[in-house]
Amino acid sequence: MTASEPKLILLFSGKRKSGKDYVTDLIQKRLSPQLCCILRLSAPLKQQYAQEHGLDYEELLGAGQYKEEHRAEMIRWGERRRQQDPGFFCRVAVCGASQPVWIVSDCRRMSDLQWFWSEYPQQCASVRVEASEQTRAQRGWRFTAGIDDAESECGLDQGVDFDWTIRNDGDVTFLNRQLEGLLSLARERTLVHQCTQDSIQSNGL
Ligand SMILES: Nc1ncnc2c1ncn2[C@@H]1O[C@H](COP(=O)(O)OP(=O)(O)OP(=O)(O)O)[C@@H](O)[C@H]1O
Ligand SMILES: C[C@@](O)(CCOP(=O)(O)O)CC(=O)O
Repeated sequence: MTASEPKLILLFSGKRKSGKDYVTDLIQKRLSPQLCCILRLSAPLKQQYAQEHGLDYEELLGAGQYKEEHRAEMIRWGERRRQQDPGFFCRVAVCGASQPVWIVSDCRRMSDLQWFWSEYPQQCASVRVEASEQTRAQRGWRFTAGIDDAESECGLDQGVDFDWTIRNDGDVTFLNRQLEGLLSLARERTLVHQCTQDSIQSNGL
């Protein structure tokens, strides 16, 4: 069980180098880390994988080449774990999350969305981050068979009616404008939480 029930869960997905981490970091900065945490389904996966294979966990979390060199094997390793228990990484990722807004930055498979929809039917909104292949290539993406044509990258290409779609091709003004709706939704949902925190502070409790 988690420490407290979230008010809003933003389920992010998108192709490699579309900018999921960039966009979710931006939202967290706007909302503050007190109100909003970022949960990565791949974090417990990378942690266990790094431990078992003597790799650098921090490097696997980053956006560099090191992670890409290990991606194909990590995918296979994670898929074996998911076959036994599709919700495994979701359950570990939410453990201890206490903020009212959760951002899940890296949903990849229908089973990821289904787990959250079934555990938190009232709180979820799905968000797709999109960038052109040209933009993604400028950020270091190269098509790799076995990765870019497999479930890890294509599992949510069809069959999801996303609540929000964010284009992230590098225009900051446009990106900020697109985030306004999401930020308003998050602020609305956390209004009660904020008022309670303010009143706790002003009453010196
Ligand atoms: N709007 C943007 N402006 C400037 N740089 C950006 C923007 N979006 C993404 N980037 C940069 O592009 C690179 C890839 O972005 P990011 O790591 O967020 O993508 P991702 O979708 O999380 O990729 P992966 O699936 O490989 O983790 C990073 O170096 C990031 O800083
Ligand atoms: C192994 C894997 O978790 C890597 C994800 O890394 P990232 O979210 O692209 O930083 C992808 C997957 O689970 O299919």
